Amino acid sequence: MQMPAVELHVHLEGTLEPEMILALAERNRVELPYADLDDLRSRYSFVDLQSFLDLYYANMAVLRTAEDFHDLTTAYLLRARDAGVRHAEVFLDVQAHTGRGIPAAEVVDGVTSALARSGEHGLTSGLIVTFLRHLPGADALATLRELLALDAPLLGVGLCSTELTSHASEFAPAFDLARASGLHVVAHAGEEGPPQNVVDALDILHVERVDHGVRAMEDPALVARLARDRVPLTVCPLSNVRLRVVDTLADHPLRAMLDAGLVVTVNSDDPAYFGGYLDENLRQVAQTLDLGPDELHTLARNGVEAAFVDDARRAELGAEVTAWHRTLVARD
Ligand SMILES: Nc1ncnc2[nH]cnc12
Ligand SMILES: [Zn+2]
Repeated sequence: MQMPAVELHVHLEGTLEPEMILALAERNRVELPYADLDDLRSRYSFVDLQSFLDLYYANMAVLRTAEDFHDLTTAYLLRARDAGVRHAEVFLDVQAHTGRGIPAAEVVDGVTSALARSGEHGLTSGLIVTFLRHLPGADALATLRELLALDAPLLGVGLCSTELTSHASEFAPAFDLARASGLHVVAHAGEEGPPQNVVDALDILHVERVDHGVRAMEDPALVARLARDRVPLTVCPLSNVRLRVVDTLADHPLRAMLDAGLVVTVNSDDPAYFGGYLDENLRQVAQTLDLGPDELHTLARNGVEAAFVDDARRAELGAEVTAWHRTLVARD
């Protein structure tokens, strides 16, 4: 029986499947530098985060209209539902689109009109706008001001892209405004960057969850702090393998993180690029790291605990997880 899951770390643009890239290129008459689908697929081999980001940003050229963003979002919701996802908090790199001349309102309208219909697909959802860390902090602040002026229905803000070229303090004004505006705050940290980036995300940006955070394991004092404060970490196992954060899935620290008492969740990150949606991430980690019903139960409960939902929805999600775990244990 499929685990009822919460997905807290998925970039909508990372759900842009190769077939959809070609279809949108045709619809929008965008010239692509690929001969065909096989040629495009042959580029999906990465040596690090930046080599992935280069392709990921380039492929966004096919996303031009609100309809494109709507279709992308709906396709994700349907795929997520098939993967067992009951609640999804999706990331959107608004600046990657406004930087290409697409108005923020066009992008956000397309995504939010699709998310508003999540219930028809059997799940709940929320939108987290992720600031791009390779751009100046002032751009993040301006983007947030524009989204607030548009009254965009946001759940929160995040921070992504390369961790290596800027300091968290650059983004403090945007994060301060986000928190003052009642938005939730998260940030990618400790993926390619050192444990200190996780500390900075906590101390400077005051994040409620850390995206990835796997390199926190290099710092025992930080692990103890994250466990004590029950700061959720949205871990993305297949992403970590494809971007060479770990050598193989067998080397992934997920089990060690659980054993250390960290509030770990499993997520897909950019599933169209990394070989699988949430169900595939769960299947492969369970098999490779030999996770049993108790560990899977903990992962499912952690997702419910870490979600930005109200008490009623948290109780519903929790009840689904409890019922699923009972069936799982009864079957064993
Ligand atoms: N894994 C990742 N790390 C940082 N930024 C990203 N943007 C999309 N995927 C990302
Ligand atoms: Zn990510």
